[in-house]
Amino acid sequence: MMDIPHAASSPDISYISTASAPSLRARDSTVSMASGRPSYLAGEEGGNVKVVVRVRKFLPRELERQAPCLIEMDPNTQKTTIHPPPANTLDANSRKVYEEKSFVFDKSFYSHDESMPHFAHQQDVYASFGEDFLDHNFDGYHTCIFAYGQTGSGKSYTMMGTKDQPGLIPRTCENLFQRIEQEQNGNITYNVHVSYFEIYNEHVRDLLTPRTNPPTHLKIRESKSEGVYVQNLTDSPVKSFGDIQRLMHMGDLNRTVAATKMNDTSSRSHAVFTLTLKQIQHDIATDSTIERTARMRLVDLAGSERANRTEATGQRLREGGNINQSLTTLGRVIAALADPKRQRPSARSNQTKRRADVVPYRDSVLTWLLKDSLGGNSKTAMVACISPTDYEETLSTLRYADQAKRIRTRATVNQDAVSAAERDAQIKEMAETIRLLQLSVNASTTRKRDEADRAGQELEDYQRQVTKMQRAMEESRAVADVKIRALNAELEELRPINERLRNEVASLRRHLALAVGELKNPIVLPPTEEEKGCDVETIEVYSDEDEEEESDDEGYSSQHAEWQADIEELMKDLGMFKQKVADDRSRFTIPAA
Ligand SMILES: Nc1ncnc2c1ncn2[C@@H]1O[C@H](COP(=O)(O)OP(=O)(O)OP(=O)(O)O)[C@@H](O)[C@H]1O
Repeated sequence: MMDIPHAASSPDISYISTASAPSLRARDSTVSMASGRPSYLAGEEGGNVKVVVRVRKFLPRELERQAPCLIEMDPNTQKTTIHPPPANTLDANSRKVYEEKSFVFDKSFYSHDESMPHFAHQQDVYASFGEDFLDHNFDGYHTCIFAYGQTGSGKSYTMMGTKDQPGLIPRTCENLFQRIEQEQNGNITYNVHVSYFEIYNEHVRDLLTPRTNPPTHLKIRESKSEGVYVQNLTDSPVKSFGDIQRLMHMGDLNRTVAATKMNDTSSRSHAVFTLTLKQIQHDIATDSTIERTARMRLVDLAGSERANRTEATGQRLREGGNINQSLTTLGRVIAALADPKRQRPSARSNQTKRRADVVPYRDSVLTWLLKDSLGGNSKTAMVACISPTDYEETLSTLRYADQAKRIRTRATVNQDAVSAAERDAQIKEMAETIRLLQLSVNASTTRKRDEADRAGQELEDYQRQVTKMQRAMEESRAVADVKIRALNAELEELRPINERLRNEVASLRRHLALAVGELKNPIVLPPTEEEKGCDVETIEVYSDEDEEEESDDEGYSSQHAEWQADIEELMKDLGMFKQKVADDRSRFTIPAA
């Protein structure tokens, strides 16, 4: 169990709803939701479960007994090797065989000795694949990351971490809101919901509601539209990382832990933390919305060791049995999914179909709830946590992880395009369903007792419909906000263009006024010498007086040249004005006078 900082802010309302969001099939997923990320075409993206392994530091008790480190990791090949324990540490009478074994994983995180250059910190683990998984969520894919390993191997440390060393869950949540904030002013609206439950002794308990005595166990249900879900599970809307921290803290306090021989704060349950991210993008031009819904499941499994290893008795032993039931079933599910015959696409015979049908999801609550994450519509990663000292348990975890590498899932972009009219119609239809259910619920109170079950069922349906309706209204409001934002943005864009046009019109008016004035009072030019038609003979008589006259003449001719130049300039201007007027006429189609 980890200590998570308490946040001050709190979510205003908590809806009681489902853990699973429905998978919306894409009708048009070519629209890129957020800038900078590629848009994906609709359809399946088959891929193997990503499997990483992480070895932790020595615990104080291991240091005390000077336990040897049996694990070696090669950062270049991602190979993890387990060495047999030194002979002097083995029971001489034991017939067990210890051999060196190597496995290659997508990543081998060496978090054992900090002095080694390939030491992996919490940030390295997140940066290596946590970030990618968040990218997948923004692209509309469901994801699941689950930590597997024996008690005390570092599952909670990897998933939740500590206050100073936060793990994958808090880092994912923080990064999620950082990204949302970066795109806050865009035309996308983001809705985030959080649920947190544990599976303890094959019962589901809501970790976001106060504990009750006797404990309240939630039912698991399956529907065509929503798949497998936990009925009446709290699904809280969150607006900030602080909101999530507060919920994580509350959930962790509610989680079932106990001291076992192998871990002082051993998680005795499987904890499932689920974030649902809904992105709504509104297209002003078509008045339609594109919705993407992605679910992130972050699962911290209970310790996988055999019960006798923890020297458990009574309650702990029963827990151990139930933990093992879930984990044994998980093992069988993984084995069935990893079966190479199941993977061959050509082998889609009846036999293969039957094989697919017999994946024993329903044999445990854990596998039933993780059905989609394990073999369906999800991108999934398994973090196998191992102790540096325990040969048998570590080898068993490595084998488990090695098998999981072969599982293929078929993730789909969960996107839907909804027109404004369709959205209105959906809300109307929901309102009608609610009205009918309300009538039915009211009538059922007067019915006989044996119908109580049906009445209860109807009441639940009614509550679910009301929640759905609330969500739809909330989304409609969000779409309206987006529309307002988009219109405001357009208005801001148009403002400078409008200003420019105003200035242009004003200057055209001035030109027009000048040109009209010019047309009304044309400038009359004095006739030139040639125009006068004079044939004057120039007599060149030179005298002293002439000298004076010459200078007068010179003055006159330079003045004349100046005057001529002015006139020519004016004529040019006039030509320009006339041209302008002609242009204006053709532009504004002023009828010819
Ligand atoms: N990589 C690591 N670096 C430092 N300390 C670690 C690391 N991994 C685990 N630890 C420490 O080891 C102890 C056991 O780890 P943790 O509680 O995460 O194990 P667990 O697998 O979740 O056990 P359980 O199944 O019993 O809940 C804790 O004190 C934890 O802080």
